Amino acid sequence: MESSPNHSAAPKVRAKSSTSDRLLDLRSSLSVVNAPLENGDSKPRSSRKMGSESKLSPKIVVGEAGYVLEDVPHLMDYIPDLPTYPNPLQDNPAYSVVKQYFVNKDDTVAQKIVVQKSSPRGTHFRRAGPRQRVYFESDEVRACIVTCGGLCPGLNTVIREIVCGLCHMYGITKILGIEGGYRGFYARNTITLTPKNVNDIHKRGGTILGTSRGGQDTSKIVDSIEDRGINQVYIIGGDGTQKGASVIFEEIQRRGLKVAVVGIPKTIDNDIAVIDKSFGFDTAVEEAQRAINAAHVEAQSFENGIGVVKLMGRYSGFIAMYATLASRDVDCCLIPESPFYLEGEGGLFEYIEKRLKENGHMVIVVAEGAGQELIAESMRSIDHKDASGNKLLLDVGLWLSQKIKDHFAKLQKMTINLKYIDPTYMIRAIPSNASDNVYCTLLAHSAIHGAMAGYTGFTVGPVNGRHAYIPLYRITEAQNKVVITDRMWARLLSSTNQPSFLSTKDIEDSKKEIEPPTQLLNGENLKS
Ligand SMILES: Nc1ncnc2c1ncn2[C@@H]1O[C@H](COP(=O)(O)OP(=O)(O)OP(=O)(O)O)[C@@H](O)[C@H]1O
Ligand SMILES: O=P(O)(O)OC[C@H]1O[C@](O)(CO)[C@@H](O)[C@@H]1O
Ligand SMILES: [Mg+2]
Repeated sequence: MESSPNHSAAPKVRAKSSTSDRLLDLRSSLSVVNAPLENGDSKPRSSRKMGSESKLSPKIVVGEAGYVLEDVPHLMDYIPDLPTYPNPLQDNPAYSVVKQYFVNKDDTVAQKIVVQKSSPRGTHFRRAGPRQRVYFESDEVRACIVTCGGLCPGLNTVIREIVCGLCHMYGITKILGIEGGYRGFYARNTITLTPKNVNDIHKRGGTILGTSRGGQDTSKIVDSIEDRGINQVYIIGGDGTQKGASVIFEEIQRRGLKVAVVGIPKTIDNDIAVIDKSFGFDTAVEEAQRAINAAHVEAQSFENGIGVVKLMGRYSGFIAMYATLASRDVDCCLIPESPFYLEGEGGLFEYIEKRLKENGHMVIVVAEGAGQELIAESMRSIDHKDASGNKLLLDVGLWLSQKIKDHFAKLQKMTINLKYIDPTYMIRAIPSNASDNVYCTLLAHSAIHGAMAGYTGFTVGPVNGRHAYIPLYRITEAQNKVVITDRMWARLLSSTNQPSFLSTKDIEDSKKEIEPPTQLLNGENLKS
């Protein structure tokens, strides 16, 4: 791929005024309010939860019967009188067959869909999709794409689909790839992206742009955006990346630039709040089956065989839980959300002995973030962090395997054969499967339509099956976690027959923990 020069002479549009005077285009029965207060606290939600990192106020619109729209920012919020243009899609032969192609500007997606007769209508997000009028002319757009954080199957598909979507739907051809994550904005050259040179990349794992963790200089990033004349920034990454996107958006807004900032949430762990599922997760669950199958074959072939498989999931055990449920060969699944213990009645060792006596072999799946307190107790651990400030984990798979071996060696009544498989990076590095590929296409298209419609400082994703534009703070303020008092975890316990490792008091306590603090946070997917 060619390298393009670092500077271009694209025009910059600056705000004439920075007042937030854009009237929301919703029904007149709706009213715009400041962020609702939580538990009597007088501070707006985003500024309190995100600490000093974000000064953005939520854009809340309230309607009848408890209807709340958590809206996303728009360029017109700080650049009044921007011209609009007819959406070029209306002349696109491929899309002309669609009966009602443009979404109604008032369409919103409900966060909570299980309701009772007297329930308030609750929180909604703006529906994603193409609008009749757009805020950019195709010739004017200079887009860029950056990938940050860890790898995830589907990164290349999202890149491909943004490039092809911009070009084929909107006739946009000036698209740059930023290399090596956030710092690449100012520390590296750019890559010119065209439908031709991204054509096959979805068949490859990783990201053709490269990625990184660790600190970046927001001012320098925005300088680079200005200098290169970029006016649409597509940022693909996890919670850390979306926090970075939020700060970049604020700086762009402060400078009054006509630049749309769009986050596309990525995490193989599926721990992003609000959205139904993150891309790459399906692929990871599917690929994990190969490791579990191998562990099962090994375990089955030896007397008292034990297969231990470690899967990714730093703070949440979704991959482990779904891979276990899908496999049916797993006898025990350990995740960060469900503390476990080794010794004594109801402990893991007792269960392993029982299972080996009953079945002659067993398979254990352990999420990498599980049992970290236990390991820290038994080893003198130091609190190490990576360049982005994420806690570096101790290897639970190795630790657990050794503990099991030591236990049975000490017991002397049973000889075990334990095989430990760590497929974590092999899973993360593969290309996305068919279903994730389609999902990545929808994410990319939603992102493009949102930017073209002038929305900014937002992220995209399906909420109850409908793609929506979600304020960045909703993605960064809480992580999605497996709720161990939920039916899905009960299904898992029932399928493996493993002990819950919980006392009645633990169960009561965890039920209290997930009680949503306010109506506003009462989302089906928010499990913080
Ligand atoms: N609070 C923050 N404010 C601004 N930038 C941040 C913040 N947290 C992380 N970042 C930046 O975002 C980028 C990616 O962050 P991080 O390494 O945490 O990965 P991530 O996006 O959370 O993805 P993963 O799912 O792999 O953890 C890094 O360049 C990091 O500096
Ligand atoms: O080795 P790295 O790049 O720090 O990434 C490991 C982490 O990244 C993740 O895959 C999230 O992207 C976690 O599951 C894992 O703990
Ligand atoms: Mg993260």
